[in-house]
Amino acid sequence: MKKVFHNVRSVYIKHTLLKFRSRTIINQRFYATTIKEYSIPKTRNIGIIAHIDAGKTTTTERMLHYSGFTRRIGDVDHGDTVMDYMKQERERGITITSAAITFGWKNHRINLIDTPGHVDFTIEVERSIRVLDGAVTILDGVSGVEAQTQTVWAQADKYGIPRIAYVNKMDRIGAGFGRTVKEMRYKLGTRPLVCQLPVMKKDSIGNNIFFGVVDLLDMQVLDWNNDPNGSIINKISLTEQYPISELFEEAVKGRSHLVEALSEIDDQLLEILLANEDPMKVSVDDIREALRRVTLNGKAVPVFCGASYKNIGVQPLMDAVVDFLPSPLDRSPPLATLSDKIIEIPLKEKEKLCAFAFKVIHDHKRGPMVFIRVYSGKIDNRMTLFNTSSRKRERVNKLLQMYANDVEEIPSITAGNIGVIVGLKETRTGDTLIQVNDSRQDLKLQSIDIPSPVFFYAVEPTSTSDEKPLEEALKNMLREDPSLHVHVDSDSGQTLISGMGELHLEIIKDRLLTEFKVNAEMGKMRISYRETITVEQLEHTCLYDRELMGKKQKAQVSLTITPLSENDKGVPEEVGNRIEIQIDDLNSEQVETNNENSFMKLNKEEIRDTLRSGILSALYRGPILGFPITGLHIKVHSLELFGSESTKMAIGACASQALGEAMKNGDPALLEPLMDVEVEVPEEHLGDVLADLTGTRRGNILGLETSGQSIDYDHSIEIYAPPDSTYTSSDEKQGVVKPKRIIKAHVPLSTLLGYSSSLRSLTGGTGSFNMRIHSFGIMSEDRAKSVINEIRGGY
Ligand SMILES: Nc1nc2c(ncn2[C@@H]2O[C@H](COP(=O)(O)OP(=O)(O)OP(=O)(O)O)[C@@H](O)[C@H]2O)c(=O)[nH]1
Repeated sequence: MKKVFHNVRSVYIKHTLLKFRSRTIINQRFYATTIKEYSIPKTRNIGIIAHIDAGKTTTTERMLHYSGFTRRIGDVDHGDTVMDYMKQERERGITITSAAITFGWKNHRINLIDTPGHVDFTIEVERSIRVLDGAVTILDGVSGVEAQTQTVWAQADKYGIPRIAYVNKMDRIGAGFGRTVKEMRYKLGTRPLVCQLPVMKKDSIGNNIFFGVVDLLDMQVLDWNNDPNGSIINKISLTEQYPISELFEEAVKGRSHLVEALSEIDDQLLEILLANEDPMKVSVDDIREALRRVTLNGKAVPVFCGASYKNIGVQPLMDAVVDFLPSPLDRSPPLATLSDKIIEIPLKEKEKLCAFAFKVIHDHKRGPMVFIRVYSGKIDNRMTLFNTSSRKRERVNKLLQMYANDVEEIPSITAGNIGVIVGLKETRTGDTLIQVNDSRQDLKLQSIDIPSPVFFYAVEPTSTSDEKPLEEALKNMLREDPSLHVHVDSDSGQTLISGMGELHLEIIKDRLLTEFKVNAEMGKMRISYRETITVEQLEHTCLYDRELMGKKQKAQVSLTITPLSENDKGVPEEVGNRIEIQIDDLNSEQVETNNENSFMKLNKEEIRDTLRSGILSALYRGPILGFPITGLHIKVHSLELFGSESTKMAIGACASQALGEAMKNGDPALLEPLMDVEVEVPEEHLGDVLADLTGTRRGNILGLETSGQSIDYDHSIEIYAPPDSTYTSSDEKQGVVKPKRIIKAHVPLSTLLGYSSSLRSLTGGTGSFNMRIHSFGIMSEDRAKSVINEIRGGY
């Protein structure tokens, strides 16, 4: 068996090397090193998360190089990175899809996911964080903590993911390590623990050049200056005399602060400090162990720095991943529901299988590739699995280890690991997979929150022969991207594609035309509105009684609809609604249905699913303009069945009709997306920008802050942030950045189209802004009228 596997590998390696000749060169010997089985404690499943352009891909490419994966470093600006492999990513220099890669470092196996920073691709971050055990947050040393960093930080908080931070771009004029550390405290509400200090020196014309860091644990200067490739690190012990006393003093201060801050939150280190009396006498191992404990329990975040583009600082960051981020065993077991009870899934290879599908991509040659995280048990090649969401059996054709766009066949995926299954046709993102003979057939791991789409356009095949390829391409893209929605408008017959933002939909359009080679025309990009009811409660009973193809179809459904309450808001299911099916008193023995001409009994679970799908189909089409319905709690509280006339079809259609009829009686209203907007502007432009936001843009100002100051954090926790000045023999400062004002507001999305160019002209190019969906707000009557007129005027 082993021999066969070896052969497969050598064929694969040959193929890969041929393919990569023109790209970043992958090291041939690499596969032999990563395939090695590492135990679970020596596994790290980590993500790289940050604001757009902070340097996630640049840093990951260095990690791949230093670990031996690539022989040459890939460069975002040259479009030859391993991680950003999609055509659109290379052309635009941005990450669009999260890429997974496995490499070895210091006898550990690192499964890494590089995530996109742009807000339109937030689902990629969400689904990656859902399956990861730890994350590296990269911060831009010049821009500090930016808006999207706050968003991804909150996503990581939601899943309780331990983090380390890396302040990148320390080579750039205006970089401020201390300032960024302070911002982490008040913008992210965390306790940053400074583990390194940046070190600069003067070049021949007097500019400060960042060349390395001081490691505060080892009290060493790490100098990358002599090797442009960054592979050789010159390590110099820091002593009172060498290299300069000022640096030594700051390092002593930094180390003492680190040990004291750790002993405040870690009793074991407190005891060691009390026994040693002097923070400088506490051993490196003791500090390292304490740092690991406080990172794992989320009490603090170790902070490192570097300039990945200049190949400085990456190897110590990789050491920190191994030293401080959790192995799968360090995390609490994930929760799942089983027969409406919450249970834990213990991480053991000998346990029954439980795996989670977190991503599906469509590969033109291999078909759907399902990315999974195995939480317990093991998946073997050729195994048949049971999908508890689709309730279907599916057979594994191949198991793969991902190397960004390249793969290696593997015989199994064991508990604690991430891998890819080829052969599953029905599995979607968020599904749970178990063994076929497992009795826990309704076991479901906590799924992923799918954000609401806010833009859409109509797509028309150019000719009838393009209809099928378009349908096929959309089906594939829908499986890949849960934040993409496709809906056929029953009035106009048009196919409407909705997504997270203008960039998201632009990429979809681009992929349809170039990757799937579909001849289609796209309509104007429009805002995706929503519909809801404005009455407090609605009750409705619907009798479905029809004859279809010579057979009577009959069922009766009663439901209650109420607007979602604050308590319900955490658990919306589909397009922002909560569906509850209360049919416990139903005697399912009486249910018979005609399935493919033979009578069979439907069990309660199947009836629930049928009712749910009926309601879901009606939720996609509101009564005013056919926009999705949102913000409702829909409770089916009775179902009446009429023997064999109550077929599965009758039950689903009745539920759908019941909701449609009820909505019309509920004073329906139109909702529009309201965005959480943060605009950063120099003080002199504040007035103009505020007037513009509150005027025609109908913005509601929530607050004003000055970058570098904030009020909403706990002042009682002191943090050490080294001065932003350099640690050279002179005390000359780097370029000083003037603080800006930050406006926080809720603004309707419809008024923000083209805002970047307006802001540019209002601020002479000095302003920047960020937005993400906050909620859907009810439109005023006048606004609703004008939207209805505009849309009825035609797409
Ligand atoms: N000066 C300098 N530039 C850097 C550094 N790291 C990254 N860059 C540049 O910053 C830009 C963005 O880098 P990326 O690595 O693509 O950033 P990212 O966070 O992966 O971006 P997205 O995935 O699109 O969000 C590129 O032009 C890089 O060359 C650094 O340490 N110093």
